[in-house]
Amino acid sequence: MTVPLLSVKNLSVSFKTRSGTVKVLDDVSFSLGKGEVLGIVGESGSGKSVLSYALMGLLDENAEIKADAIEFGGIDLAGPNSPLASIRGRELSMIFQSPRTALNPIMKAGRQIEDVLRRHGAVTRSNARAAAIAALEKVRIPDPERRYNAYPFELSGGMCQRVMIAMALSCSPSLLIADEPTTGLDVTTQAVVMDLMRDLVRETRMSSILITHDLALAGEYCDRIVVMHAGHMVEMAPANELRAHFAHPYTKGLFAATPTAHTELEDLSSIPGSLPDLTRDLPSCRFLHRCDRRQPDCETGHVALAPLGNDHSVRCRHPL
Ligand SMILES: Nc1ncnc2c1ncn2[C@@H]1O[C@H](COP(=O)(O)OP(=O)(O)OP(=O)(O)O)[C@@H](O)[C@H]1O
Repeated sequence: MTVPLLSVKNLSVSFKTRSGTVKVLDDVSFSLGKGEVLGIVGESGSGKSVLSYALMGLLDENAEIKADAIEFGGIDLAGPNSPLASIRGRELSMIFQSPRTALNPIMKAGRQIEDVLRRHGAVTRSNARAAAIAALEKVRIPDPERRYNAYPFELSGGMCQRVMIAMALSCSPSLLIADEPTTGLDVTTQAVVMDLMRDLVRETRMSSILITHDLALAGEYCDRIVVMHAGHMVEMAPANELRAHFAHPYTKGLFAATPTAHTELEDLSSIPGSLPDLTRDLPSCRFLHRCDRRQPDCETGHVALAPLGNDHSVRCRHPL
């Protein structure tokens, strides 16, 4: 990889709650190249959304964030003088789950795009409407002039997500984070939305992070995949390499639980056990109690993410 657009080193996030400190992310480090699409995959509760909110600076006030570095385009986002608030939405943009709830229900779709463009000084009052219509056209919304005047309740779920994409891309960001962008959409619309995002990302050479629980979706649309379990990165590899040579027992379990065009229902298996309680003292390997390859030495010392070769790394003392 040439100079990365984003470089995250030793990021950890915990939340202070009444029932104790929830240690959600620990020792998260990765880089993202220009034009690269990185998938972050893991089951519900593994910390994917917290990671994206941490990068966007959108975590709740009870969050405590520590990082050796979060560098974006050569700018330090982790330090006390972070310019994150001023570049969010312009250089760094995000698409959230459930587009219908993310949009303002009482504002016309086109006006919501105009608002984003004007907030970031990308247009003047007189050309804002034309720019918003052009943004709707870019995300292939038919009859964009008419759709400009539609309220979210008048649009289908897929159409609302396209409006969200139009808003996110309207200021030509360098990095797009898409958090489960197709949740709640039917499979056909899911494919249309994903293909649209892929085309736009390629056209603009924008970097993107796709957050999903769906390993097959990540395999299809991402260059590289990070597998997360209970706030740890347990494996990271190029998508093809991961599919052919997964090394962490959790990744193996995720593949076995992921349907493909050729799997029968009885071929699918679930991963035993559940995520550990993140308020307790945690072992260095947070997968320990669910793992059928566990050995006595897995319980001692620090298990770090270690290189396996081919841009592939794994956090496991006894990889496959
Ligand atoms: N504000 C908060 N206070 C306390 N705990 C939180 C807070 N926000 C998130 N968490 C906890 O962080 C953990 C990770 O949550 P997160 O939403 O990142 O998971 P996820 O992998 O994105 O799951 P999903 O796919 O369901 O969205 C969960 O245990 C969650 O309860």
